[in-house]
Amino acid sequence: MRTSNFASPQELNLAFAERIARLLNEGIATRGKASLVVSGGRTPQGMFAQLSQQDLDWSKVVVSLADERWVDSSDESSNEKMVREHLLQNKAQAATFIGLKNPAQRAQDGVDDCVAAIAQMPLPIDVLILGMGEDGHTASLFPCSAQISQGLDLNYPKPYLAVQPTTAPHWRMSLSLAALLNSRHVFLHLTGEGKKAVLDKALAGTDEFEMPIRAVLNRADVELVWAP
Ligand SMILES: O=C(O)[C@H](O)[C@@H](O)[C@H](O)[C@H](O)COP(=O)(O)O
Repeated sequence: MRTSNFASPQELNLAFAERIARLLNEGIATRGKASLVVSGGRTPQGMFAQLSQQDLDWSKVVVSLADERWVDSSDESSNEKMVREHLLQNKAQAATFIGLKNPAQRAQDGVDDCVAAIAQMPLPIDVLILGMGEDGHTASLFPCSAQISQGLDLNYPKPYLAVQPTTAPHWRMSLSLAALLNSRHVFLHLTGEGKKAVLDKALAGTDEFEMPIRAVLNRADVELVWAP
């Protein structure tokens, strides 16, 4: 795993945003369009603010989510809400956003509409930004969920699956492991000593069901982007 360490989250946020912009520009120059799939949570918000100001043809960028909480997009827990507030601002307002939350009451019933929506995405994903929870989950591939076997099954037939974590609220919609791996550039964005310790534990072990981030680290050329 390659590593880019920064002295502070602020320094990371600008440098990482510039790096992502360069990669998206490469995708646009090469294929006419580029795709960016991001994670929710708190970690990426400062970087999103920097990325939203980057100078690129955002009208040729399709942005989507690695996972979503199955709540209305006005809910404080919504990743779509967070992405709209922090990333789809400034110059990045011109991007096309593909959200995962649809009118289905249950995440399980919303899978096929998500599958239809991803058809608009340039694949492989040009830039995938993953986070990681203290339990080693990434996207919404939670070790505690009954769906983790499906999520880590490289032959799972759909790119999305509905997941019910037991250690976090809400049903989730998540990209499957296979769908996450269909990416040209995979970044793991972490801040703080606590997350670094969790990553060290993940790197020291092998059980992918115990820490699903291992399944990505074992199969993708992941670049860690970290600041204390
Ligand atoms: O929906 C989510 O919460 C994210 O997609 C999830 O995978 C996140 O990346 C980790 O839980 C880390 O979250 P923090 O950045 O808030 O620690």
